[in-house]
Amino acid sequence: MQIQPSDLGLIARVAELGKRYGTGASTVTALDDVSLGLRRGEFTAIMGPSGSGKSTLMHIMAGLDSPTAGQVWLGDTDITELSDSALTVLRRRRIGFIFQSFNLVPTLDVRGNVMLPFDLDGRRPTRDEQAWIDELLDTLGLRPRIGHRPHELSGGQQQRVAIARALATRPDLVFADEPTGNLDSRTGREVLGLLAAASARYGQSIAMVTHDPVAASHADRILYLADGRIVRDSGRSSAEEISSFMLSMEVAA
Ligand SMILES: Nc1ncnc2c1ncn2[C@@H]1O[C@H](COP(=O)(O)OP(=O)(O)OP(=O)(O)O)[C@@H](O)[C@H]1O
Repeated sequence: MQIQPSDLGLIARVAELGKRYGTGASTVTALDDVSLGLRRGEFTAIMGPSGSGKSTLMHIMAGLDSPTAGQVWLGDTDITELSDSALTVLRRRRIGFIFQSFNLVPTLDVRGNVMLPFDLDGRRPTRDEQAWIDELLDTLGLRPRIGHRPHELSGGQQQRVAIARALATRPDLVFADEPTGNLDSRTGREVLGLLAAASARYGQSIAMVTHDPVAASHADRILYLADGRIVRDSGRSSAEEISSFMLSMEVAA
């Protein structure tokens, strides 16, 4: 796929991306000539066997790691050309993160954790942003827990706080890394429903790395990686269809 920087409707894109670790005989090719665009407002799942390059791709697209070849854009910004400090500001303002381990600050209560992106940016939410945060806290059922710290919350509640924090600044793109990995299946389904709703109702662009076919079945689009390459790009699929494709990849490997 040939992607031009002027492509409209793409929230992020990479072109001819490569990532190698190490040198000489011990070189590992984690990504090999990957070109893709993430569409605005879409919920995209990134799947593939262990070691296929999913985390590497997500970290590079989020500006947390640098490629050894190719280019990465967030909107119209080529992030491979940014300084570390410019990248930090861009990440803070335009990208949200949801991790398997929640990554909440243990000493802050729910409100403090959700407001963290604003505090780190040295500003207070505008009236419009505050209304959005209030809506998030209500929708996610966090209002009764607003003064509680993470250790006083269940895993599902902690993940909802992480989702509220990731969405609070209305980032261009939210990256979710196995966001249901530490949750029981019912709570996991709730969290996936919330992510799908954030994309369908509010036009939030989301990229989620997962091993779980059930998790990926909530996404609008599924990208499959194998050996550092995109091997399939499909629309919404059932968990059974996703499982059988994953199985065929393992058999082929
Ligand atoms: N810092 C590193 N140094 C050397 N090799 C690395 C490093 N990080 C990742 N790799 C290698 O790059 C390849 C891709 O790793 P990556 O973590 O992106 O895969 P993944 O699909 O996310 O795997 P998993 O599903 O197990 O998390 C693997 O072969 C891995 O061993």
